[in-house]
Amino acid sequence: MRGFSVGLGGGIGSGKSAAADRFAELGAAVIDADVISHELTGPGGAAMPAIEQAFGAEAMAADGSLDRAAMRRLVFADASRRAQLEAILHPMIRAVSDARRDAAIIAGAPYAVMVIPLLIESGNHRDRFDRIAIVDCSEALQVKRVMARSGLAAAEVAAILAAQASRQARLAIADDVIHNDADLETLRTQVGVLHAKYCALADKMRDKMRKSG
Ligand SMILES: CC(C)(COP(=O)(O)OP(=O)(O)OC[C@H]1O[C@@H](n2cnc3c(N)ncnc32)[C@H](O)[C@@H]1O)[C@@H](O)C(=O)NCCC(=O)NCCS
Ligand SMILES: Nc1ncnc2c1ncn2[C@@H]1O[C@H](COP(=O)(O)OP(=O)(O)OP(=O)(O)O)[C@@H](O)[C@H]1O
Repeated sequence: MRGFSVGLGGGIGSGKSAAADRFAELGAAVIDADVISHELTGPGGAAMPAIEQAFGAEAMAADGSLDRAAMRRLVFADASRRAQLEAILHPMIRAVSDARRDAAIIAGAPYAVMVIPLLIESGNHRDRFDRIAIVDCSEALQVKRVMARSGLAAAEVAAILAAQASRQARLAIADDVIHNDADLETLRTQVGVLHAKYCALADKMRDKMRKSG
């Protein structure tokens, strides 16, 4: 079971969650890799035994969840430690995302939007998605939004940006671009236009599947 799937990418703070919220309001099934990542690393999360084994007690908060601030400092300063964390988490995130997408389509969702912060970095995106949408804004705005949202220092946000694909690389793989340099209403309007387009494409795909038996 697969169903029409949209990969929704964009750099940190670009507005993926804001766009995803609007897709969800309009009726799309939204599956967010960051949300799944947080579930896997919460208290008793399925990834925690492997993370504790690889990173030791310093990676653990008192309640058994991931010490996110400590891990952030570690992995955005050291690419090999980041690769080690990603090697544990990414296959698990991928398995849970795909299972949720399938469940949503079986339950009757018109199509699925998979929010993937590291869409390019994780590779084989063309095989996984029927359509790739990228939320785009200037890096200056990304930094400003993340600092306002999370209280991170500019240098911390810069370290995360440096670990991500460039704006140009993301735009180069986009079928659709959601421009998020203006206000939230402008973002929501663009999502509305895309929703209509994706519903039509998903209908076409279902027709084709029915005809081919
Ligand atoms: C390092 C961690 C603990 C920091 O936690 P924190 O609560 O500060 O951030 P959170 O998980 O909410 O992620 C916020 C944003 O940071 C960026 N980011 C996170 N991990 C990475 C990464 N490995 N490489 C580049 N950017 C990343 C993304 O834009 C993401 O949307 C956490 O990001 C993590 O576990 N990362 C590894 C898993 C991963 O790759 N997640 C992102 C894709 S699902
Ligand atoms: N057009 C906009 N105008 C004003 N604020 C915005 C706009 N778009 C997003 N924001 C705000 O900027 C912050 C980052 O947006 P959002 O969380 O949607 O980004 P994201 O791409 O999901 O980030 P991350 O990669 O960190 O998960 C949020 O606080 C959000 O409310």
